[in-house]
Amino acid sequence: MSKLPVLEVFGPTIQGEGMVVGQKTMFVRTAGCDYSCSWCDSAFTWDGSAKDEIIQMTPEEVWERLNCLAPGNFSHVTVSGGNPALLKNLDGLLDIFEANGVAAALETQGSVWQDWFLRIQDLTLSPKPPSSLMKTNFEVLDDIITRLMDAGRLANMSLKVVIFDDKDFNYAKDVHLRYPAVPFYLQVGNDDTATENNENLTKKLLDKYEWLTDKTAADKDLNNVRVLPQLHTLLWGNKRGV
Ligand SMILES: C[S@@+](CC[C@H](N)C(=O)[O-])C[C@H]1O[C@@H](n2cnc3c(N)ncnc32)[C@H](O)[C@@H]1O
Ligand SMILES: Nc1nc2[nH]cc(C(=O)O)c2c(=O)[nH]1
Ligand code: SF4
Ligand SMILES: [Mg+2]
Repeated sequence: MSKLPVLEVFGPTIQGEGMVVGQKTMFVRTAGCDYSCSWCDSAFTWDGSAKDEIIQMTPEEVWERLNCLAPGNFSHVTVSGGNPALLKNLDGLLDIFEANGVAAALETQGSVWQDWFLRIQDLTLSPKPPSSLMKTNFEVLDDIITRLMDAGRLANMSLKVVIFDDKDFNYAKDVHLRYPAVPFYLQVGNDDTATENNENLTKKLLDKYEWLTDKTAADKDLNNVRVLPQLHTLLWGNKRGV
């Protein structure tokens, strides 16, 4: 039985980002990432700082943990990371969700394809802009998006780009123009992922949300997009497990 490297199971909370923002959901956060974004708000999943917290769990154990945390109190689970797309086999967990009427969402950067993507109800692809210092492999991203679209999954997918500066904004625009049919989200970047001063952080993030909204509103290439903050960060700051 294939085990999953799990770092966090938490919820119920709300999905704070993207295509199903506000959706009540549980989270399963896996360890390991093929990227190392300069501003990653979940760097503990890949930088070694939480390596002692990684638990190898069977799908049944993950299901048990979810039900222990929230018995009868969820119908939606978001799998994030790290990059959960590094896991070759998520089918065991998806089988259990399906058998129990639970919808699955996924957060990934779009650097790796897995066949089980076709079983995800809310699939977010979040390619990384220049400020991350990562480089998008557009051949891979083209392939992922083509496979999903060929399988009729447009209603189950979205692109979400995090924006810190003008260069990121232009990158986001390029991505949207490359895949105009895919629902597109611009997300405010949090450049202070360590602070515990929530009042200060909220003010900064709302100022940036206004900046990003104004820029998007003024841009004729971005008529059919959505601009969002990270709602969970506005509510709870940089706290883990919410
Ligand atoms: C932690 S990542 C995990 C999933 C996957 N590795 C990815 O990046 O899509 C989840 C989401 O958080 C976003 N994110 C990470 N750090 C952020 C930050 N400092 N500000 C805003 N969004 C951030 C990522 O872009 C991604 O959309
Ligand atoms: N509430 C909440 N919403 C989220 N959306 C994406 C998250 C993530 O870290 O992948 C996340 C998270 O960690 N918490
Ligand atoms: S791809 Fe996601 S988890 Fe990996 S470093 Fe970037 S933001 Fe963090
Ligand atoms: Mg997060």
